Amino acid sequence: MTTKTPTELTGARTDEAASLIGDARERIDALDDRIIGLIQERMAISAVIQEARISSGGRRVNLAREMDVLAHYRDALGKPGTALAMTMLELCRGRI
Ligand SMILES: C=C(O[C@@H]1C=C(C(=O)O)C=C[C@H]1O)C(=O)O
Repeated sequence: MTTKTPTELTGARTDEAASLIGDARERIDALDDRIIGLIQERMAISAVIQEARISSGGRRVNLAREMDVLAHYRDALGKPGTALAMTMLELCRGRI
């Protein structure tokens, strides 16, 4: 097994930059773990809402509410925010 150097791992050309990138990547990995946990929490809450609506005789999907969610993300993050929200909604209620 070959061990990669910090430069190979990060693409940096100096040890200083490689160290900074390594530290910042650890923070990104920790943030990604939290984001994934939050998405899983959102999926669980969304499922409770959908089950309650379906049990009451309604439909799984509520497009008016989804438009509000999409607008929220677009207002905060711009056009890519819409794409992100669409993916998140698909995770929460499946494909429509
Ligand atoms: C969770 C709900 O049900 C569905 C899932 C949504 C979501 O995950 O945000 C939004 C609208 C519905 O299609 C809801 O109506 O609030």
